[in-house]
Order: sequence, then structure tokens, then C-alpha cells
Amino acid sequence: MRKLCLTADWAVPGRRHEPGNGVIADTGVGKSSIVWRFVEDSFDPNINPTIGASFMTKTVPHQNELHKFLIWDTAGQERFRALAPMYYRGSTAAIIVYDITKEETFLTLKNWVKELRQHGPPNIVVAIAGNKCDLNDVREVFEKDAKDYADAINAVFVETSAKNAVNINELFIEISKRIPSANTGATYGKGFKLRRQSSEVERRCC
Ligand SMILES: Nc1nc2c(ncn2[C@@H]2O[C@H](COP(=O)(O)OP(=O)(O)OP(=O)(O)O)[C@@H](O)[C@H]2O)c(=O)[nH]1
Repeated sequence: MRKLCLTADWAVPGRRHEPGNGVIADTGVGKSSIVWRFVEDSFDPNINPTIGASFMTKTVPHQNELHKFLIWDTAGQERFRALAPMYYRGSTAAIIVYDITKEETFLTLKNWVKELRQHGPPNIVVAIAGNKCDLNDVREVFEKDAKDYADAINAVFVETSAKNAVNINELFIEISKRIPSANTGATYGKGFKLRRQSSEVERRCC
């Protein structure tokens, strides 16, 4: 199995997760909610902000294979920003999450892509998730713009809703399909292995 690192945009100072603010409201892009939806199939509208990072696993049976995902969910608060490399450096894939209702989260996502390209593992699979697509009425990022950007950098792209369970499983399946078959079953990093997904998935749009 392979280790999958989940990360997302960092805070815009003075707007959300401001260092020293202490209390963080519902302003995150939804990284933890995506992981919870995937691992536990649940959604908590009052979920607490992540402190440092949290780790979760999920094994998904598919056809004759078992796919085990090992997921680091990193904190989006600026004060934890420096920790992110610890998690993405040993990872096979990174999911970068933005909030479709906040354009600044899509802009800072591009900084994460740049950082991953510069400091991440050379063949890291990059996935972009435009979360909260249930809030289409207050959308600030067009799906086409995000898709074009993802295509340009050869990244997986889906719009998700952790709240309504839209495209969450599909996101992880698409990632596992991108893992090179040459590495299928091989040990990686700290000894994790992943058997590659091979099926087609149906994507729902928001
Ligand atoms: N409407 C809607 N709200 C969501 C969705 N996903 C998450 N939220 C809400 O957004 C807020 C932040 O969610 P989190 O999952 O904590 O975000 P995060 O990116 O992990 O935040 P940090 O842990 O601080 O980095 C919470 O109030 C969630 O309930 C979604 O798909 N739709």
C-alpha cells in the first residue's frame, strides 16, 4: 500500500486561522471533512480545526484487490504551515483542497502546487479537490477554470462535497488509478504498499 498525504491551502493571514486568534470558526476548506466522509462516511458541521496533523486509514475492497489508504490530514492554520513538508515528502499522492466559494483558496492552491513540484517527491500524484460544491449558489471559482488548471499541471480534478458525499470516493479512486503500475505492489517510502485501482468510476457533478 502507499501513503497518501492530504493537504490544502494555508491561511490567508488576517482572514482565517489568523495566528494568535485562538478560536477558529467554520472557515476551513474542508480537508478533515473530506477525510471523515471517506473514512467514516459521516459529516460534522461543527468539526474542530486540525491541530498539527491527524492520521487515518481506510481499506477499500475493489474487485479482487484491497486498497489501503494511509492519509495524513494536515492543519490549514498558518502556524502549522511549516509542518506540511514532513507529511508530503514521504507520500505518493497529495490532495490539495480549495473551497469553491472562496477564490483566495484557489489562488493559494497554486502556491502549494509550486511547493510540491519543488520540494515534494518527484513523481508525486497531485489531486485538486474543489470542495463545498453543494454551495453552488455562492460559488467564486468556476469549475472550468479549475479543471483547465488541473489539466495543465496533469493533476486529478474533482469538485466534492463532504457534506453531501459527492465525489469523495471517486477522488480517492482516481488517485489510485494514477499510481504507476510499475510500482504496483512494490514497497515504497517507509514500507507501505498499494495495489493499484483499475476500474472506471462514474463521476457525479454538483
Ligand atoms: N457546506 C459545506 N460545508 C463544508 C463542507 N466540507 C466542510 N464543510 C464545513 O467547513 C468547515 C471547515 O471544515 P474542516 O473539515 O474542518 O476544514 P479543514 O480544511 O480541515 O480546516 P483545518 O483543520 O483548520 O485546516 C466546517 O464547518 C465544515 O462543516 C462541504 O462540503 N460543504
